[in-house]
Amino acid sequence: MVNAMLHQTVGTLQLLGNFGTHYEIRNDSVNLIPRGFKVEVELSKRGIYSSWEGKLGVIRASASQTSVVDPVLAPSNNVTHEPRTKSNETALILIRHGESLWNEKNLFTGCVDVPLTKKGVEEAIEAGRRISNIPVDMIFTSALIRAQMTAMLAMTQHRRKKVPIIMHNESEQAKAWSQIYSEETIKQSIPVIAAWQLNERMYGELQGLNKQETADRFGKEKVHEWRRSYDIPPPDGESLEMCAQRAVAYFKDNIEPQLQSGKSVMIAAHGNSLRSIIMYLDQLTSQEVISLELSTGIPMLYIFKEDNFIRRGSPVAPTETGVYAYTRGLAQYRQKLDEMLH
Ligand SMILES: O=C(O)[C@@H](CO)OP(=O)(O)O
Repeated sequence: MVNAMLHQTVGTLQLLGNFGTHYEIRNDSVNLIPRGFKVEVELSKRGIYSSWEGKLGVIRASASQTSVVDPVLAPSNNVTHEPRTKSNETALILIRHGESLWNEKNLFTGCVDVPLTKKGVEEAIEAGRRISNIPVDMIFTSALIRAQMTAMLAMTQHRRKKVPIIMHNESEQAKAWSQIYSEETIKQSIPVIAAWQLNERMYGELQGLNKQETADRFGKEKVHEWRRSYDIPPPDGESLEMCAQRAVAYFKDNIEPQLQSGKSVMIAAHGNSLRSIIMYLDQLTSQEVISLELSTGIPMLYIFKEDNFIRRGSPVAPTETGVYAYTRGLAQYRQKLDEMLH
């Protein structure tokens, strides 16, 4: 069964992800995309495509240019008041999860799936206030509950009031059973993709151990080396370098294309998976990343423009204005939100 509408106009193929099975075109092949997103492909030659095969089929077309358009923001859409940033820049927000129950107990956590404390919940809500005027079209989280709680709690504060919805693409049945049957409802949703590649670095045999007791037992220097060196893994665990390999690869393959296609993205993840992504964004050396520390629940803002990441916020300042230097596009988005909501 083909669950997509296919329109042909001169030189353009348009696929509208419809009611649950959705497609993305990259290098001429069709992959899953979050529901509700429209994909347009400019064909390099008129009529070059020949077939549409059902399920996750392949369009045999030579695409000269592709773009993914949020239907709410598409020019053809009747919704004229939707705020948006200038089309040539998108926002990237990184949030380390709020305090977890094991942060509070000072235990090595890694990939153990521990929820937030009450303080962590409050930090996530506060983080949400700080980004409440910044566009979010898509959310990526790790597979761990502390990052997912943080993303969801933060979004309760967003002024645009779209509903974050976790995508369940793990099986055909999960996909089928989580379909939404209203285009309008889809437009008012934000897809949330949970990816294990964004998980905290796996801490091996240190997971569950108390950080202070481990330092007393193995020595402060050894434990510091395990925690903050770039390429020395803790016993049976991942070094930051190993964590970076999977987290940065995921970022490049799955998140950067979304930014390039005009979507603003929020990532809720962990101290070390985010340190490795920041190492890539800020082009830090393996020496420089060692001294990079991230606080829980502080959102960091980047602008993606002309294939560059420009850091717009310091992780330490306590207020929204202290944290972010707004671009003109962000200021306009904020103003439009004001107009829309008052
Ligand atoms: O325990 C962990 O998983 C991490 C993050 O809390 O600890 P560290 O500060 O050593 O990176």
